[in-house]
Amino acid sequence: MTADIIDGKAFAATIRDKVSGHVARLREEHGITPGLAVVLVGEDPASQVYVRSKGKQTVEVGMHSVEHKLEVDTSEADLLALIEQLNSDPAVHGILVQLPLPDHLDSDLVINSIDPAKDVDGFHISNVGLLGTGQKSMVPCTPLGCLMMLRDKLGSLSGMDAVVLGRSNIVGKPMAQLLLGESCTVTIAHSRTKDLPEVVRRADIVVAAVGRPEMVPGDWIKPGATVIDVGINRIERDGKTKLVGDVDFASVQEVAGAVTPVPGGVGPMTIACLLANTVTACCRANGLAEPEGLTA
Ligand SMILES: Nc1nc(=O)c2c([nH]1)NC[C@@H]1CN(c3ccc(C(=O)N[C@@H](CCC(=O)O)C(=O)O)cc3)C=[N+]21
Repeated sequence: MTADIIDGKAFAATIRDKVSGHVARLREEHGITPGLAVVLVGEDPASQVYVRSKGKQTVEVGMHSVEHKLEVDTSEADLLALIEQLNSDPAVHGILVQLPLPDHLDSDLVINSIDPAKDVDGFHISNVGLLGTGQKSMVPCTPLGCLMMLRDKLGSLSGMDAVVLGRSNIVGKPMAQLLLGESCTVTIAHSRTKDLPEVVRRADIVVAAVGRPEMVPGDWIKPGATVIDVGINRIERDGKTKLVGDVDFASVQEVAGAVTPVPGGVGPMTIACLLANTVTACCRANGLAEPEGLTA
């Protein structure tokens, strides 16, 4: 069996088209332009690349884009003051503080100072609690993108066995909550899990988010399972840098029913969902109906 490849890049383009449509409608019918503010502290080269592509795509779908680039030694007070200013800016509907932050800044404190209604990353404790209790919230972009791809591929996920590899606050935990919300039987596995291969072999759905290059081989995968690879690992191979996921694509592809590639899988969906969340936040802020096809 050769797995279907789930084309996240193409899927992300369809999400952006929907976002563009909603943005145009908001402007024409209500005179509103959704706005996204991205805050970057320091000059991490990888972060700069992501922030640039977020800004570019924000403008491409017709939204208002604000970028704040702060010095690496910015004080916590200055960062909190900027967030306060963005919280009260009516032209800004979404705020994203690029992570990780430099060590001298308390990222929990910073994230929790964002207005939960503008927290398009879905990392504020209020949004975490709302998601965990099945209430309307802002849903973290990467898990939301994974869920959209799973639903598109499988239809109903009800009753399926799902294994989430990784227990981070940004991917593993919210992903598990979303899958539970779809009535999957969910296992969260991690570095201390016993008999990891056996646990993964039970899964109809595997979401790999551990950050270890090519850790999951094909013989851990149940034949026909759907595999979502969240990993983005830069490695050296044959003297070149290469981007690989957390699954060994070559061997997994021989066993799985469907698998996402890296690059071109979860990554582009993450950015598309950030734009989607910004439109959602804008609609909610203005008491308008939820945008169709863009929420969990
Ligand atoms: N507050 C916050 N929210 C984030 O969502 C966030 C963050 N901080 N910090 C950094 C990570 C990383 N991240 C990526 C998004 C898209 C790609 C992406 O589109 N990747 C391309 C490849 C890009 C390349 O070639 O390097 C792909 O997978 O096809 C990757 C990584 C969002 N992050």
